Amino acid sequence: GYYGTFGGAYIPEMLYPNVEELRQNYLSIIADPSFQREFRELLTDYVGRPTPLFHARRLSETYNTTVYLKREDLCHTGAHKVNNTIGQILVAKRLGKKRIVAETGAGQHGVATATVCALMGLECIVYMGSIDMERQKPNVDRMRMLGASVVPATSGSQTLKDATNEAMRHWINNPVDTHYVIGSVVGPHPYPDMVARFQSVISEEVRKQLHEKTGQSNPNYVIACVGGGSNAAGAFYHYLDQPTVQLIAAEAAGQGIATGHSAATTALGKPGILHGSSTILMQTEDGQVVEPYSISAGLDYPGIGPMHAHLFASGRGTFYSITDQEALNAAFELSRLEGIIPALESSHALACIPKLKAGPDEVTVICLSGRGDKDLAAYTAHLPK
Ligand SMILES: Cc1ncc(COP(=O)(O)O)c(/C=N/[C@H](C(=O)O)[C@@H](O)C(C)C)c1O
Repeated sequence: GYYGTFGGAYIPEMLYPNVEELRQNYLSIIADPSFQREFRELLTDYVGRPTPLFHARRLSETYNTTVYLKREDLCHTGAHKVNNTIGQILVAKRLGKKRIVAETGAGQHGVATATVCALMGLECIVYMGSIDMERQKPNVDRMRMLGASVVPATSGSQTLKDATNEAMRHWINNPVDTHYVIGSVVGPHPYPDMVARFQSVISEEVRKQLHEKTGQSNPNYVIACVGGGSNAAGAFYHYLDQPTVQLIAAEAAGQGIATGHSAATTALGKPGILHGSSTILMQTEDGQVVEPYSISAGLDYPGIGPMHAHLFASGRGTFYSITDQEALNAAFELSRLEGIIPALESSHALACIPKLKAGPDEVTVICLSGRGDKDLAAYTAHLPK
């Protein structure tokens, strides 16, 4: 499970049996035709796939280029996260697991986990930083409505990395009947590969839809925001081997990369180990994880998936750092140009359009990872005069 020098499984000995069981079985389970049938049927009839590839005409005119939006915000639960939770929980069921534990920051992954657990009749425990529980309260309410128990992570900075630590601790203490559903392309192998495979339905659809609309399967650019990197992994997956397609990743600069309040991992980070994977992360001189900041809980993560660390190190990907204000401006712009309210996370991808300066005959696909309902408090607090 390597992406260049990144990836691997640097896990505590007590986690080894669980991760090894997953590593030994995930590929054969996913390849099983009956798994694929069940997975694809749920994506179609439950998630509502394929999601539209929408030609954003007014946005395109504004920037004198062609922009398509991949509408993952229209997935059931309001974000791409459910593509992964359906896949992982189907795998967990085949491994005989009865309980699901997860971590969440923006709460979208938590909702997507609670949703599929309700659908499949599994117990669901979601760890969430108490700070994130405040700023993404609508999603906490939804998880509880769906029958999940939401456990506040009170250690450390009480945000996502602490929720991840506490979810891993739960898994270590309940190894046999529990599966830990990681919400992004992070963590020890096989998680980054497994999550990327489930999210790859995004670019599988984009290739077909773009061909139907334009005669070309390849755009000039694909843009996606990167917290851990799962919606980006999905949007990039079937273009990784197409060198003419430029892969653009939007990270959260927060208040600015020089302010000490940022989550721009590739700009501020260095290689190290985070949550069981060799990757790039924001760390102090003695290797302690630096507290990140972003207005968006989904990008407020001190690391990045090993796949993206490799895309950065190899130059295959281009990384932009987008500030809170740039993301807010992009959210207002999309809402007023196209009548679509994007999640704060997705707004970081939208904010790359003015920086990219794509040409009039060029085509850009932007992965709109989620809808903005959960962010209305932040949006209304910053409404343009
Ligand atoms: C609407 C939306 N868009 C993008 C992201 C960033 O996650 P990735 O796609 O895995 O980089 C997120 C991340 N949400 C996670 C969550 O809901 O728990 C996040 O906070 C963590 C799993 C990283 C999101 O909610």
